[in-house]
Amino acid sequence: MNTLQINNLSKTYPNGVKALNRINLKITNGMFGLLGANGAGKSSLMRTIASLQEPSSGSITFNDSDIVKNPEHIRKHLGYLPQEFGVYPKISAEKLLNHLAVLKGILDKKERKEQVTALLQQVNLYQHRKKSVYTFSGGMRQRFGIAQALLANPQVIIVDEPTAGLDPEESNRFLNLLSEIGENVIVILSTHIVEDVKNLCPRMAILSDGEIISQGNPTELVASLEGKVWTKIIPKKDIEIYKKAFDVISTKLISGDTQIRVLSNSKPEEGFSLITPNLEDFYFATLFNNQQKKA
Ligand SMILES: Nc1ncnc2c1ncn2[C@@H]1O[C@H](COP(=O)(O)OP(=O)(O)OP(=O)(O)O)[C@@H](O)[C@H]1O
Repeated sequence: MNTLQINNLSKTYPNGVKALNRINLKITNGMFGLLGANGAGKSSLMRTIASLQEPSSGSITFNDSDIVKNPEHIRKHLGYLPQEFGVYPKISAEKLLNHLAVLKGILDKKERKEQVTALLQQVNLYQHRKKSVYTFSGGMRQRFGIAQALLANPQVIIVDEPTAGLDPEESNRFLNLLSEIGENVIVILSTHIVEDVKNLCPRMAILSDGEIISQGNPTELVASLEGKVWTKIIPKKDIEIYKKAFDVISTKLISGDTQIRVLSNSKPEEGFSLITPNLEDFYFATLFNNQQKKA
């Protein structure tokens, strides 16, 4: 079993932005979903775990080895798909993956060839291996990205907002691929898309303003809202009135009218109906409660 242990981790950038504030997390094998809005600090946390930047304080250990003191240890076992992969050189996907394999330390030519071929097949790009990644669609690029992250059998795989910008079909294909990677490694999926976490991750955390505001098993977290989420269709113009009167956690436009979702232990007023909460409700309710606490 692999274990990433994050203790009291904080990161303040030189410009004074406090991107991470006393993060505590224990992550073991399997898929871990890190959910948060833009700017919540997800990439900062991913980059710090990947040892691409040092924390300001706190510690991260990977299988009891301190990654700040000994970054080589995690780097050897890490596969990382960053949010921005940068510019792709105009060489074939196969050549590029082969080159990246050399950088990952797979020096034996035969072994490298075998891994490159197997990975291109696994991510369903083998038939496109002679094409330049430059010409790939967004989904194909992300699948190439996961292939390079899987080089040299990593024990920790970090994927930072991998489905942003993908159409639903490509996104689905990518997530299925991720879930196949196996239960024997740590996979950290950072995303602002609740759906991505719902079906894939047995453990998750919500990050907001650099702080973990909730963590646990998605099904159990959602169950904690059972009997507390109410919905009503209201005229769009009344939104502010309802927001003042009730704990409105989300609003959705439905053919010109607005569906609001409200957090309440009992029926808020006539016209509200109780609904079975989903992970999106839990996410919004957690952000809402956190804001209330801070206000
Ligand atoms: N290198 C940096 N220097 C200064 N500030 C930074 C740096 N990187 C990120 N930040 C700031 O830190 C905060 C967290 O950013 P981060 O990119 O970690 O969030 P995120 O959750 O990944 O958001 P996004 O989904 O938009 O990438 C933001 O306020 C951001 O502007």
